[in-house]
Amino acid sequence: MTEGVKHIIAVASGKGGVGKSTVTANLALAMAAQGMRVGVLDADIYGPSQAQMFDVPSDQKPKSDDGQTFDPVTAKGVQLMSMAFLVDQKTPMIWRGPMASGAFQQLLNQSRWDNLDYLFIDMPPGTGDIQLTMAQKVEVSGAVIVTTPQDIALLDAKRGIEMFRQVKVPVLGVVENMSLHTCSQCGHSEPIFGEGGGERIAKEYQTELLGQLPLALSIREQMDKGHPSVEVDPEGPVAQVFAKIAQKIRSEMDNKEETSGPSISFSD
Ligand SMILES: Nc1ncnc2c1ncn2[C@@H]1O[C@H](COP(=O)(O)OP(=O)(O)OP(=O)(O)O)[C@@H](O)[C@H]1O
Repeated sequence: MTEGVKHIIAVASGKGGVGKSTVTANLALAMAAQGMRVGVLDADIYGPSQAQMFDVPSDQKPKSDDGQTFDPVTAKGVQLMSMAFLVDQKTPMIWRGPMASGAFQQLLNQSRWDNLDYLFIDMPPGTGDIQLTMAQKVEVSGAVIVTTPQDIALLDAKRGIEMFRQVKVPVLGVVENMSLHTCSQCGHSEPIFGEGGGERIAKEYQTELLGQLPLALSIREQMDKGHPSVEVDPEGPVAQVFAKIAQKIRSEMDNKEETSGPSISFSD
């Protein structure tokens, strides 16, 4: 097990741009608001965005006293490590598989996580070799799959679920993002990307629809400014969805702890 961390939760999506990083940041803050000690590891090598979402100044980097380990950056009460801390933001990241998983392991294991209940990993989008290796390298307690409701995203989300099953990581459920759009002018709501997709996929794979989030201008605007919705409006409808998802994950992990009992493990 990664030192200093109780539960590792991977947040993944089969397809890019569905809001995986947005969900990770808000979920982490919702979990922290429930009194949990929370960390975020931004492993999205193609577009690490957590530092921006947590409003970390670009010159702030994790400190290392011994040249071997790093102290994560603390922002909004959350311990944060990111691939972006290792490389220049403007450098295009062309990673080969072994390089990416090496850097990922280094970030995970050489970080001095301070007594975390939950560490959320913002995974790179997709289900290729890099994602598979990452999922295998870490003792992930559960995975959350983020999808939008349209067919193409759902197809990719299915691949995501199958990937985690292949490496024996329990899929905790699906978060359907950008479900319904409510016009900020007239208040009319419509399902731009279709309806019922998250529900269908959850049923098909005997997992849970953890929550549905609207497609809302405010979510995008708040995020771009480095202030996720859960921080800006902690009692609002979006924050409530995240609070429920956090609750569900916690009770799932509590159950797991109760049923697993004492175990003996051997390692070399
Ligand atoms: N529910 C939402 N309503 C409106 N905008 C959203 C919503 N969710 C995410 N966005 C916006 O969509 C864009 C993509 O979101 P985000 O970066 O979280 O996606 P991602 O799946 O992590 O993408 P990537 O593939 O780059 O990792 C961002 O500008 C974000 O603010």
